[in-house]
This record gives sequence, C-alpha cells and structure tokens, in this order.
Amino acid sequence: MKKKSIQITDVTLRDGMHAVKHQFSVDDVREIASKLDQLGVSHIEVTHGDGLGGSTIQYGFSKEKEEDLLKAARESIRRAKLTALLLPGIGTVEDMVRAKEIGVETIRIATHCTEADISEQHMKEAKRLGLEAVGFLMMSHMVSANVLVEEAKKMESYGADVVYIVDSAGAMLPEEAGEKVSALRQALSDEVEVGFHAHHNLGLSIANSFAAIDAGASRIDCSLAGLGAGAGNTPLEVFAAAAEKHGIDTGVDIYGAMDAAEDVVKPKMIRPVQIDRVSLTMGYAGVYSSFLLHAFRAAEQFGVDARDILVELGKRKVVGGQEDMIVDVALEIKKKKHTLSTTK
Ligand SMILES: CC[C@H](O)CC(=O)C(=O)O
Ligand SMILES: [Mn+2]
Repeated sequence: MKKKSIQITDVTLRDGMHAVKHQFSVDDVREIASKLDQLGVSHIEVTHGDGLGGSTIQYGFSKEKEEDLLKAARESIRRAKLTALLLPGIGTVEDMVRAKEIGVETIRIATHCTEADISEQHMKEAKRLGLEAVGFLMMSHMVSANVLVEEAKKMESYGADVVYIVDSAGAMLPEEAGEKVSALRQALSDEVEVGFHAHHNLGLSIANSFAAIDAGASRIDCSLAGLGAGAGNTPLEVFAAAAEKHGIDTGVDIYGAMDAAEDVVKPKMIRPVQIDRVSLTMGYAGVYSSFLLHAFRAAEQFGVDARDILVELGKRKVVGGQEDMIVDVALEIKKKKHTLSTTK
C-alpha cells in the first residue's frame, strides 16, 4: 500500500518558547534550527511563544530581539520553510511585513476558534505579500465541528492555504480530533490543506495526531522532546518513529530526531516538560496550555494550589489573552480560603 505523506511544522522554537519562558538565545535558535533543517521537517516556526510582538509584560519578555531570532533562523535554514506565528491584536501587519523582509515564508495567523473574522486583514495582506498563509483555530475543543467549519470557511475565503484545528488545552480525545478534522476536510476545497496541533496534557498527542491524519490532515505540528506549553506538544522523535509504523511518510530522520531531542533540547529545558498534576489538570479542565508557568507563579505567590486556579479558569472559559485572570482567580481563591479559616 502507498504510504500517506504529511508535512511537519516544528514548533520547538515557538511553542517551546513558553516552556523556557521565551529565553532561547540567538545561539540556541541557530543550533536548533539547523538541526531541524537537517532532520527533514518541512516548516520551522520561530517567534516568541505568543507570536510576533509577543514580548511584553503581559506575556513575558523574550531574551533577544525578535528580529535577531528570526535572522539567526534564516541563516541556519536551507531546506525548510521559515515560519512565524501571529495573533492579530498582539502582532501587527507591520510585524508581518518585517518578518517577510527577514525571509519568513509561511505565516500562521492564530485566532480563538470562534473569531476567525479577526484574521481577515492579516490573511489577505499575507497573500498579497506572497506568503503561505495558515489559519490556526485555537482552543478548538471548546466548540462543535459545525462551528469550526464555519470559522475555517471564513479563513478559506480570506485566502488561507491551510487551516489548523488547534487543541491548545490538550483536552481532545482521538474521536473528537478525527471528527473535527474530517468535518473541515469535507467542507473546504481540495486546494486548502487541513492541519492539527496537539498538546500532550492527557497523554494523547500522538493518538490525536494519528486520528487527524486518518481523517484527512496533511500538516502536523511537532517539537523536539515535545518542548512546548503545558505537557508539551507532539514529540517529533516519537511521532516520526510511530508514524513510520503507522504507514505515514514524514520525511524525518528518526535517529537524528532522537539524538537532537536528547542531546540538544532536553539539556536546555528549565523544568521537565511532562505530564504532572498541573499540566494534566489543564487537559482535564480544558485550559490553555500556555497558562502553565503563569499558574505556577500565581500559585506560589498566593499560596494556593495551581490546580484550583486552573479548574476555575476552565469553568470561566478563559481564553488566550486573558492571562491577567490567572492572578485574579488566585487572589480570589486565597481570599476564600482566608474567610473560611477565620469563620471556623
Ligand atoms: C498563545 C499562542 C498559543 O501558544 C498558540 C498555540 O500554540 C496554541 O494555542 O496551542
Ligand atoms: Mn500550542
């Protein structure tokens, strides 16, 4: 039987930024980007974890200037497409123009899963600039397949070449991933590819990515050693090995990916990227993976359990951009605890 071919976008140097508090240096970018290029991934995404323009007090400052990180990546990549993420409202059209001038070839425009309309200006401008344009529907576990279809069709009408289902909270099960990808695949024209971005909070990133491919996804996001927000993303080395057994051609050098994960990326982690009680709670409660380190900080500052903060955030359906709510919720939990202990 003919093998199914897919393209991998590596997010070690973008989603992985969340896991290292956006502190990768220009030298780290050079080392990791050139390794990834040799490994055979088709796209390498490089930016602050929250995309172009993300280096702010709200999201955390990057170690180095965005421009320098992108230039270092550009100089290190020969084969793969240099990719940048942009969240309208954080990144601007001007940021995208500058990124294009540095040599970015693919732009991924991310919106909350019900807000595709805010990608219109950026998407149209991306196409005008000659960029490959990818729509990225974040927190896709929060709405039905029908809603995702409506939103994906908007992105298609703005010129998207690819639309992604993004499981930002790592909250999906394989059936759901398959159902949502299949709905998009059926609704979009054949010229538009469907992609899937997983987080490993429930331990399902590989299974969900396989379900997505079986349902018609041809773009999958991975990162070395799973470096990424929450319990991390789909680990490239694991995915490449398992995909070969599943009859999927990823074009990735499997031994090389194993070596790069262990020898290059794991030593750079500031804490292990893993399923622990807090990252697991994110998948369970359906909370944005990039809230992990913010929740740890607030839990420590206010002496409360990070899981209580996350469960409350999940109940309130807090989405990306509402990072300030993490502190508010932690403070409320602390006050409630204090009131309970003084009225006993
Ligand atoms: C804050 C942007 C976010 O990290 C994008 C992403 O990778 C996701 O939603 O999973
Ligand atoms: Mn992510």
